[in-house]
Amino acid sequence: MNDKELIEVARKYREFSYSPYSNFKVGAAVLTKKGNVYGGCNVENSSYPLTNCAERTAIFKAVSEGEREIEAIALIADTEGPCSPCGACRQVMGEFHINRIIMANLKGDVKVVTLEEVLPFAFTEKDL
Ligand SMILES: O=c1ccn([C@H]2C[C@H](O)[C@@H](CO)O2)c(=O)[nH]1
Ligand SMILES: [Zn+2]
Repeated sequence: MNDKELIEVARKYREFSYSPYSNFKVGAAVLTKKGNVYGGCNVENSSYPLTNCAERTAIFKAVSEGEREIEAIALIADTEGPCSPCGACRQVMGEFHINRIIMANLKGDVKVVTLEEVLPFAFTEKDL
């Protein structure tokens, strides 16, 4: 699956967004090294900090299906520029060594970055 197709999966999952508090819908999709794809959306809660971002939903879906090796993650939202992942999601991406992050918006802007670029000096298992 190429980047454009992965973005389209993320776009589809964005529609499942449960975001009655922020009204900010986000979709994500991960591509595993086995070639499987898992989509996710943000899931909010009346206790706001319990909210799970779209990226972590997609990553946790993959991992809970036995996947460990993730090739890439795409995320999409209705943002001015390509949607950037939050710090918590960057840390979780680091845990599973996801190096290719495909940021997109509804208008079709796309920016591909590495984890190293968005999370320099990461705290990892090597620090323990
Ligand atoms: O990269 C991001 C940024 C924000 N959100 C969600 C969290 C919350 O539900 C809403 C507003 O922050 O968007 C994501 O899912 N991913
Ligand atoms: Zn996040």
